Amino acid sequence: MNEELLQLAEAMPKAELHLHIEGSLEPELVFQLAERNGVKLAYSSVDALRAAYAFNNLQEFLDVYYAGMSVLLKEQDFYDLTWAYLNRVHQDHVVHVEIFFDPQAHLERGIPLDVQISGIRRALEQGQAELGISFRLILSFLRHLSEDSALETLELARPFYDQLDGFGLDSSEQGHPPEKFARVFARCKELGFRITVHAGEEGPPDYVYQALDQLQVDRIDHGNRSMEDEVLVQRLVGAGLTLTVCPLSNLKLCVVKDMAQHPILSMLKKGLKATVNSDDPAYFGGYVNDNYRALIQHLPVTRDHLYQLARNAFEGAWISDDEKEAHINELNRVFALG
Ligand SMILES: Nc1ncnc2[nH]cnc12
Ligand SMILES: [Zn+2]
Repeated sequence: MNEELLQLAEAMPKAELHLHIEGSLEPELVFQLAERNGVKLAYSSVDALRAAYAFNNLQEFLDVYYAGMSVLLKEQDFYDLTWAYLNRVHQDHVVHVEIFFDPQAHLERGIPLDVQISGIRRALEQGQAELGISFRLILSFLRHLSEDSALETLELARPFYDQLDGFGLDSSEQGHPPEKFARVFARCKELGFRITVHAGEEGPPDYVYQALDQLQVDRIDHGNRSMEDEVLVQRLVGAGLTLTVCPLSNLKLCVVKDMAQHPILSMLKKGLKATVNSDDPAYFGGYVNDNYRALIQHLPVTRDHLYQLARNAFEGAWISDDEKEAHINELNRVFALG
């Protein structure tokens, strides 16, 4: 394996644009929070829990993911979760994060929105002050629930609009197309928010078309199956739309058979603005640098690919042009040295 490339991937400044904060809940923290909150777990040890992280598809993962959240009850729990993630990615030279949270999964368990947002944001603000990691917070709707539930959640979030930067759509994709949420996202747009939705992870290219045509998305999360439709690829290229690709997630959820078949380099070759992200790092075997490492190990990644992937993330981030330029200058500096 190419040690030089690995070192460069590790050292380069990075933005992470596709991260579910609940998916960064490591088994050790599950047990710690379960004990603190008196929650009974179905697993006898950290190892037993980790052993359950074997999935054949998205739904098998989601069942474990929603069960894992049962330990998140208090503001401090959401803070601890987010703070652990930020400290972890600080080691990976991540300098900007745009993270999702799934409020409906917590509201269903009786956890108020202000508890969730306040804990997550307290850690994000501390991360900005102490670790120099800037952030955006994205409220993600659960697509297996109804559009009315999403609309209610959007209304419930009204007092917190100034603490949110955008809206997303995640959970079980097949059978829950973007068009199901057309009214919700039209409202989000009216309110002036940016939008990014999971599309083409397991769902067909048509779901990506719907995200573009019916939701007017600003980014696509995953987007892998766009590669099946050349017209769609050209449209995404023409629009310069960022794809937040998640290699280890794709492997663990059997979206790709093995890493050597991952489409990310073909995406770059076609001019798609692909980026590298961890999705749910506690469940999929690694954080951002682990994703880069897996790509370098199994695909003919070059220095130019690394640069393009890192640059795409800064360009696709929901930050000002001046901020993008500052990050890209720093990226250039690291590449000139390395
Ligand atoms: N990879 C993923 N796809 C859809 N919903 C998710 N929620 C958390 N991770 C997800
Ligand atoms: Zn995701």
